[in-house]
Amino acid sequence: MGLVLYDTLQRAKVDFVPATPGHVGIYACGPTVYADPHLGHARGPVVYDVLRRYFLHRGYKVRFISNITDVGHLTDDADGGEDKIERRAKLERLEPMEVAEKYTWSYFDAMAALNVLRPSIAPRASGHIPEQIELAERLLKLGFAYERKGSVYFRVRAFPEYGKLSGKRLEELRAGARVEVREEKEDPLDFALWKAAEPGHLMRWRSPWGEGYPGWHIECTAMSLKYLGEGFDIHAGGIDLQFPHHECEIAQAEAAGYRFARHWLHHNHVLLEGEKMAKSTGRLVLLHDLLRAHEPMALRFYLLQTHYRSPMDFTFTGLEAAKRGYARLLQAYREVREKRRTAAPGTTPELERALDALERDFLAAIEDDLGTPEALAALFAFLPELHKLLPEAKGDTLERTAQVFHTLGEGLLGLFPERVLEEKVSGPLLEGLIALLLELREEARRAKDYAKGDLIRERLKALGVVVEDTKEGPRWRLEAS
Ligand SMILES: Nc1ncnc2c1ncn2[C@@H]1O[C@H](COP(=O)(O)OP(=O)(O)OP(=O)(O)O)[C@@H](O)[C@H]1O
Ligand SMILES: [Zn+2]
Repeated sequence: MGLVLYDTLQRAKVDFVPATPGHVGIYACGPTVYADPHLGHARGPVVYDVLRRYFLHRGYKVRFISNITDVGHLTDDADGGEDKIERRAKLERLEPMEVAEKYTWSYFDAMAALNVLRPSIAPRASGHIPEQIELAERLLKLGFAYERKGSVYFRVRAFPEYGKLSGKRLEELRAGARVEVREEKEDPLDFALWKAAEPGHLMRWRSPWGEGYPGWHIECTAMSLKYLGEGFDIHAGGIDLQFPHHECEIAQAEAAGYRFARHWLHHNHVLLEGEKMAKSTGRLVLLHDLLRAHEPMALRFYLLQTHYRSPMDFTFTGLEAAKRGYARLLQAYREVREKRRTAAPGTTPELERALDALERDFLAAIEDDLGTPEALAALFAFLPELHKLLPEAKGDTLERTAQVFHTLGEGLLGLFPERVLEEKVSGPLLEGLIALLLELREEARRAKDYAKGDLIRERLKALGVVVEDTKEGPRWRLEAS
């Protein structure tokens, strides 16, 4: 069986067939970098990372593009309000590009902690102004756009297929559209490809229409076509982007005469108390706070426990349960790795059969529209069998078991990076252990067992921990090496 994906454009699950055999091109809309990322921002990247890992597992060459929006995204998500980056720059008294840089790295760091593979390219909108101008010029020449006072708008009426992705009808949209004061547009549905910069607007570039900045939608059309070419395989993003962002992307590309994305994937939202987690509303849990307090892989596991097309309500209770689930899997994997060192060579047929079933069920789940909850369920279903057979299991089968854990758990789900497999003793634990030894030493001295007290001090010294007795009690420091 091959991969089946739910394509928003076709409103059905479809067989995935790449445009070029052996290659896959994916474009996933990235964040607007004006604040630290929240948990919602991790969902798309983690899900599409599994998609990418699946293709890698199947031997495809994957080009994965995820943009950084550092210009053009206005506060009302349409053509009004302030630029989100610029508003933040004024608040923080920074250059707009300082804001973008700061939060781009905040985002990248969080993604690295979550074991998300780095995009092949993470193009910035501000680095692709000429490409966006060129596309706007082409649309003007073809009659799909018009200029008004230095701004360029897309003429939605000229593109009858507008609405085909989101299933919205033009007439309904028009009836509900807000007509702005000083409206420059021919039609309230028209959207900006380029905006004239008002006096005082910081982010501005020269264009054939005067100084200005690009609209939000045009960056993704320009950059996806530049790096993935016409008719690329998959375009992905959150469901909030279906309309207007992705609808506009399609209109811009196809009106300009380019074949655009062949498949559209949309992930549902992470919610907080029933509503979308979002920067603009402040209803959020920051990723960095979660990553500091919890094992990042447990957080990744938590995100993968819900199917990407279902909403996911974040709760701390849910996260705690996910931590326990993840710990069970990790512990089983560690035990297998430990046991295989000492096991006698040979195979254990019963365990081999359980592994066959696991691999089959796991891959079937992933291939059915990225069924990560079912894939995790297949791993859990394997555990009782594993625990039963582990004590007597033979080396060759254990070697395969470790390999299967690695391939499915890390290769495909990205849940077991080397870091979590090493049982290293780190800072807080070490300090706790030294404190415990010093307490035992004090106890020995109080019981006048000076020999034991000295022994503890000598042994610590041999390890490079110097203990000094002061009036306030014993203190320790590391010997300078
Ligand atoms: N709560 C969420 N759950 C899942 N995905 C989300 C969530 N919020 C944003 N995203 C996705 O993250 C990406 C970046 O979105 P963006 O930077 O516009 O974030 P945002 O928090 O929605 O911002 P704002 O609240 O200002 O609209 C998009 O693909 C968007 O769909
Ligand atoms: Zn986009």
